[in-house]
Amino acid sequence: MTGSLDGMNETGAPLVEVTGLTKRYGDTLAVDGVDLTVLPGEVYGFLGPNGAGKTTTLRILTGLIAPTSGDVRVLGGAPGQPDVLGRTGSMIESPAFYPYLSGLDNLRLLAEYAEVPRRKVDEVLELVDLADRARDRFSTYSLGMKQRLGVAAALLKDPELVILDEPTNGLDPAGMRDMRRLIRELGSGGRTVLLSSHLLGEVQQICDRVGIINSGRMVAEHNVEELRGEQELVVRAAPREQAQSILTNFLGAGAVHQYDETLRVKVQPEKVAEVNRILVEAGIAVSELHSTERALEDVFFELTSEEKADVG
Ligand SMILES: Nc1ncnc2c1ncn2[C@@H]1O[C@H](COP(=O)(O)OP(=O)(O)OP(=O)(O)O)[C@@H](O)[C@H]1O
Repeated sequence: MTGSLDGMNETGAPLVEVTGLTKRYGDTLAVDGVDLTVLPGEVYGFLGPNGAGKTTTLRILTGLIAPTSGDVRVLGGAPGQPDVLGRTGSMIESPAFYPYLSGLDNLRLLAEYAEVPRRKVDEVLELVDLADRARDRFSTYSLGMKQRLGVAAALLKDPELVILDEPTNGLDPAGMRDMRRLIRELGSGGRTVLLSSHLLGEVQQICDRVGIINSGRMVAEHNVEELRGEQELVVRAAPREQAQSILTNFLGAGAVHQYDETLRVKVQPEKVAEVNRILVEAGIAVSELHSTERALEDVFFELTSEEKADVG
């Protein structure tokens, strides 16, 4: 049933290509030289704290505001061009609907305006799991339902590219879970989704790639797995100082540091058994040894503090 909703790009060309994007509001440099590429079929997370420049960038991509400078291509054209708008669905900030009309009637109005066949309305309501409540007034919807109706509206034109600004913002945990599930579903159907978020765990859960923006500047663009970086080994051993010097000799000074009562060791996975062996052979008591992935959050703060250091 969702087959006709799959917005596939047959050429494999990036759907969004942004180079050197800058937006200035008076003295405020909201977006400062951002480069961004969104590939067909991916769920791309645009991650950054409040005020980082996410909404401004997404507003530019949807043609709502003009950039100060930079090159922006969306679906091969300029943002805001009628053809590009017709192939893009977006939800930027809170979606506006008539409160006294049902979700169904709100969407029917939009469908009429966009010259979309009525059957699409039922299709998208089904997709966002609102079919059961479609005849209730919009004003009776929970925030999560309102947001999902916003996504339904964005999907009406069967767009190739879906742009969602902070789609889970303000939702309760259940609402967040439903919205994330919906976005994953959209992504797995081959549709391309660009969303913004200030939640690291969220992009980790639903995105294929992530671009991190801070103070208007892109600090990294990677796939989520890469961003998590290498694994660290947690080693609890006694005597700790002796263990530390043995491992430092073995792996180099930069690879071993002390953290609380444990040692944190950067090591290739294939050397983990060897780490254990040389400690035990030296008579060290090893009571704990396991690997840990760096949280995306740690990576984020590392990257953004590097960025601050560069600027300062
Ligand atoms: N219309 C405007 N006029 C003046 N300054 C603005 C305007 N819109 C945004 N800004 C400023 O530009 C910067 C980036 O804002 P933007 O809304 O893009 O950030 P954001 O990452 O989306 O954050 P949030 O999640 O809080 O919306 C902020 O300093 C903001 O105050």
